[in-house]
Amino acid sequence: MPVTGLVDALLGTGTTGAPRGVYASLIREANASGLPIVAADLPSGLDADTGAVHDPCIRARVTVSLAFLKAGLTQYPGARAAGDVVVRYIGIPRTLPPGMKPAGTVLTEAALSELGADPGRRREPDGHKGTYGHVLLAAGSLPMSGAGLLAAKAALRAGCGLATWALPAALLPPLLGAVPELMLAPVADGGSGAWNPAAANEVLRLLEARDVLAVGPGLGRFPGEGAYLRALWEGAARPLVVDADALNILAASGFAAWPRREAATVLTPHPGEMARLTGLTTAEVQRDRLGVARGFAAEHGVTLVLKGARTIVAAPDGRVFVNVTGHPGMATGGTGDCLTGIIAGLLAQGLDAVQAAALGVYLHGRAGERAAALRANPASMLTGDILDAL
Ligand SMILES: NC(=O)C1=CN([C@@H]2O[C@H](COP(=O)(O)OP(=O)(O)OC[C@H]3O[C@@H](n4cnc5c(N)ncnc54)[C@H](OP(=O)(O)O)[C@@H]3O)[C@@H](O)[C@H]2O)[C@@H](O)CC1
Ligand SMILES: Nc1ncnc2c1ncn2[C@@H]1O[C@H](COP(=O)(O)OP(=O)(O)O)[C@@H](O)[C@H]1O
Repeated sequence: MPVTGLVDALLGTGTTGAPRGVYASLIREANASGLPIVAADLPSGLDADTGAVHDPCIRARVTVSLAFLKAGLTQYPGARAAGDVVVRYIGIPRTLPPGMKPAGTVLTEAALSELGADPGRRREPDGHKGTYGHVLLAAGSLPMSGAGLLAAKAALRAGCGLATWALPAALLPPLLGAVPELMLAPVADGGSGAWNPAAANEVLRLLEARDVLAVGPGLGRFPGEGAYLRALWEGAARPLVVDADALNILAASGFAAWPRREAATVLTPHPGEMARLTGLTTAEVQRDRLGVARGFAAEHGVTLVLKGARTIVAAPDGRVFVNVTGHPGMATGGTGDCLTGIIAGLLAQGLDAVQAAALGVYLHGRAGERAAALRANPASMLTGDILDAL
């Protein structure tokens, strides 16, 4: 009878380092056979914790993860080596022994509901715009006003009642009416279209009558940027979302030098920004995304959103969530700015930092999937398509 497929059950979660000897030969032979491979628990050669792929590593068509989803199957490049992943129970108790914590929770609708973040975003029948909070965004600068616009529009699409965008005054004229639902608060910029440290006082004054502050998209770098951000970081008694250039400003003076904030703080770095925050290289961040995110959030008492395919949300208390929604078409300018607005919009509605970050990355990814499906080719997707799909 001809052989039509292979089952890989060579190596499991307990192995360390690259497969050696006869294991390495068998893995190479299996891959070279061209036959579809079903991996039991995880492909041999894959690091179960990080998703790192050793040489050699089984390239599976399907992986049947036993009892629990192994973290390494959710992260690239491991996710690619695993193929389609299913979890099957084989009699192992579904509850972890005391003292053992899951490496991460996949953000399904059920997991979000359990977290208290309603993926249906139901509205109260008697709700009004005041019920759903007011976002203040400090973002944009002359070459990057689009980043601010995308973030502000995303906050509204996330369902906050009102959104105000504080922006350098020179940006105002061309933006008037761009998003009529949005309020614009020009701050003095001496006609430069850039931010300056004194503008922080104006942002803080605006924040008194608003529920959450998001800072960073398209902010640019400018003289006195450290003093500007420090004033917001220390002065904002409301939840704060920090993204893009504001993360680079945090990193510039060493993140350890920034005091802990009392109010909730969500940082949303992509791997390049995470590298700047931690002093690691981008490759080092990517090699152990779960570990790096978990360690940083716990050490600094922030909610950390480490973006990229399979975004991770790490809570200050050690919990880690993995988002599996999204589409490669989202690899286009402005999609991160859009996520910042979504998370801020959810915070304004009263979700806590972890709920807002978890639901935010989930909805952002779902919208990306829908936007991709609507285009003739997902490579043509723009961030505006994601906003329209929210
Ligand atoms: N329309 C507008 O106004 C727009 C304005 N924008 C604004 O531009 C400002 C600068 O922000 P930015 O993110 O473009 O620059 P930057 O921080 O140097 O990061 C780039 C480097 O990071 C890395 N990297 C990123 N992702 C990675 C991944 N998944 N996996 C691995 N690596 C990854 C990667 O590094 P590499 O691999 O090349 O070493 C990449 O080259 C900011 O204010 C933003 O809001 C943009 O939003 C666009 C639309
Ligand atoms: N291949 C992918 N699969 C899923 N999501 C992706 C993919 N590539 C990018 N994204 C998402 O798109 C967003 C990109 O954010 P970022 O790099 O900050 O972009 P920008 O700075 O242009 O706004 C992140 O939320 C990221 O998770």
